[in-house]
Amino acid sequence: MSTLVLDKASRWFGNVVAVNDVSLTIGPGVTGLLGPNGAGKTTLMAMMAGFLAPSSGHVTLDGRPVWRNTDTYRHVGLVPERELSFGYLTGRQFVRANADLHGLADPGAATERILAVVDMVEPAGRRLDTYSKGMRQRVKIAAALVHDPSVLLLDEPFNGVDPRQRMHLMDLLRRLGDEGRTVLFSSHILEEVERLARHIEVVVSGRHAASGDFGAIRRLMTDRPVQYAVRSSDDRALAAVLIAQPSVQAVSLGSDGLDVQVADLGSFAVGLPGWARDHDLSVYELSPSDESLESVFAYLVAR
Ligand SMILES: Nc1ncnc2c1ncn2[C@@H]1O[C@H](COP(=O)(O)OP(=O)(O)OP(=O)(O)O)[C@@H](O)[C@H]1O
Repeated sequence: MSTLVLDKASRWFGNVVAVNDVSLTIGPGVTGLLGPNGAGKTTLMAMMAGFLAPSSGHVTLDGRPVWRNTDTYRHVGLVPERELSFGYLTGRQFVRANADLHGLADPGAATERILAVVDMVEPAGRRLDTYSKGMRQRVKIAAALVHDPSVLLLDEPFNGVDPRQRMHLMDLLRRLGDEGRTVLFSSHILEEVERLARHIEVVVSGRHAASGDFGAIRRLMTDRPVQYAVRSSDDRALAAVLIAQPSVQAVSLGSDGLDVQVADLGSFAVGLPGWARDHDLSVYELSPSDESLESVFAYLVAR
């Protein structure tokens, strides 16, 4: 069982601050690292894996610094987002090369064992450039696990993977977490993280924005002010009804409907049909007008 701790860790590249004063603890089980593109997820993982020095602060694994500590590589496996560039190797040769690099006592046996774990024994004799995206991900995971590390870090492992293979990969990560490994995967998709992670860490613009189980993160994201576009049988009459609701902060009447600013997304969406019905009005359309993940994250950061 292993625990990774970041203590006020920052990393900058010239003027760009990729990771800004982040403190968090990642323990056994599956944790999701959620954040929009450019949030600093890759940089965080590279620091956790001992591939990048923090510019300030500390990253430790079970109390020992990971940077400049070769022991780290025995305990951590990293599955990078970038594609495999050795398409001419077979899956087996690729995993075996990693087993050899780790200097394992019996690299052949370790290779076969881990190919079975990721369910890639049968296609292991084929070249990597003939694999589907999901198969390439599984081989990358096998390569990262061949030395049996207690920590597995995966950068956007589900990107571009079809839904069936995604389920397969999720099962695999769940199993690895249940075995007591510390599994951290990054994603910019809340639903993906919710389905798999017991615990979620949210990063935005290099900062640690939130932390908790998916219920807590989901609540943070729904209990926030949002803008809705509403079209109804009588927009002016509906505007008068809505402005009387405590959860509605502002209503403006435009040529193609209402723009409604609400204090909390959950109660407005639940209440609207009833309020309209009570006044013999029909709602034709209700759509959030700023539902981008970036706006959700911006709210989390500004809290
Ligand atoms: N080697 C580098 N040199 C300069 N800037 C960098 C470097 N690596 C990362 N950055 C910058 O740091 C910020 C965070 O990048 P990072 O790749 O860690 O984010 P991310 O959350 O993984 O995003 P993505 O999902 O798009 O990869 C970005 O602004 C990026 O441009």
